Amino acid sequence: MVLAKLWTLQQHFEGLPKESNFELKQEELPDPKDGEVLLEAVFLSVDPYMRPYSRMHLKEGDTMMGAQVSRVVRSRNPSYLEGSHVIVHCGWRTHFLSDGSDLTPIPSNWPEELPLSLALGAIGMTGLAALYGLEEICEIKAEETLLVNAAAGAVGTMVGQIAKIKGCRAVGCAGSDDKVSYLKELGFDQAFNYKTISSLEDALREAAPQGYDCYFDNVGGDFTSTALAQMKPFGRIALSGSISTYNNTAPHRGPSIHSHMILKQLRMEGFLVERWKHKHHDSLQRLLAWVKEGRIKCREHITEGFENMPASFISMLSGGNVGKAVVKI
Ligand SMILES: NC(=O)C1=CN([C@@H]2O[C@H](COP(=O)(O)OP(=O)(O)OC[C@H]3O[C@@H](n4cnc5c(N)ncnc54)[C@H](OP(=O)(O)O)[C@@H]3O)[C@@H](O)[C@H]2O)C=CC1
Ligand SMILES: CCCCC/C=C\CC(=O)/C=C/C=C/C=C/[C@@H](O)CCCC(=O)O
Repeated sequence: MVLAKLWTLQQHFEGLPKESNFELKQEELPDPKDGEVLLEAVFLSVDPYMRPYSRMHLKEGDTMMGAQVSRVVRSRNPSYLEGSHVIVHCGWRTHFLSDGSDLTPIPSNWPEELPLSLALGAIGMTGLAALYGLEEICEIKAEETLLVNAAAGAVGTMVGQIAKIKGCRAVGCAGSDDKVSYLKELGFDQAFNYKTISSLEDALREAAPQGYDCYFDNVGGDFTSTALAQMKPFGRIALSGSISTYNNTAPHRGPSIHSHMILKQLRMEGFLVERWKHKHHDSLQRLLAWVKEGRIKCREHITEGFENMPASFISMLSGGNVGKAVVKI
């Protein structure tokens, strides 16, 4: 028997989530039966999608959703050895009993020196989102100019670095001067702090006077209305997320798109990373190779302690992270 801790959604979010929206509970788990494994959380992911998805998929009292890297602590399933690590989408909990059908092993060639937390970020869901948005939606080509917002975050840092690997010009914006310095360290050609500029239109034009071929949109809202005006004819826009709207308490108008979409003959398409599940294995190997070769740098924003899951989530939504936000147990 093991005592699992779990965070539940005590009350649906209104605006920016608060600590009082969550409740910490405990649950007794029995010993694993034949075919089952007992998992213990090592790293848990906090992601923006949890904000809109909780409203769509959870009832008050349900365990918060999310993925984690877990260690197999007891196994009665020959496919999973004790001491091995897996990815599991079992929510914000310290322990979980699985029959093995919902587990993804960490790639067998994972280098010992790489932290397993990267399997939630650069070599995991957020790295894949960056790769698919650029390749499948933007169909980005060498020498093109790319714009990405929320650029210093988990997806954005990967978008900019993959664009550079592909021989493109990368422009990124983020919400602090430290984040802008970091983007330059990563090799972004231009970066600016969207919170301190006087005109977004001018900043976008100065960063790329000829305009943008590709726009990887993590932010949505008014930013996107302004960015569309800076697209080149036949530009491509990958709608990854709209984090500027997730905490809205009233319906948001816009972005206003028709004139730019039509007159510049732009292509805009939303995507969810799971669309290319059949490519995940090969794509993760490509991301792993780039990280091993030092062509992609991975910064993580690690918060220690399961009790700090809500604080880490709220901080990430408020811009407190550089790179992937992860909680370490
Ligand atoms: N379509 C898909 O399959 C996937 C989509 N996503 C989307 O990608 C985006 C980035 O996710 P992820 O990289 O995990 O998160 P990040 O690591 O980028 O963290 C979120 C960041 O968003 C920025 N942000 C918060 N509020 C605003 C705002 N009002 N305006 C502009 N920026 C804001 C903050 O950075 P700053 O300091 O710069 O403001 C914050 O650090 C999200 O929209 C998410 O929903 C993610 C994964 C998969
Ligand atoms: C208000 C409009 C909503 C806009 C889009 C919202 C979110 C986009 C986004 O960030 C999507 C991310 C998808 C991630 C998928 C992850 C899966 O691997 C598992 C998710 C389920 C789980 O956590 O258990």
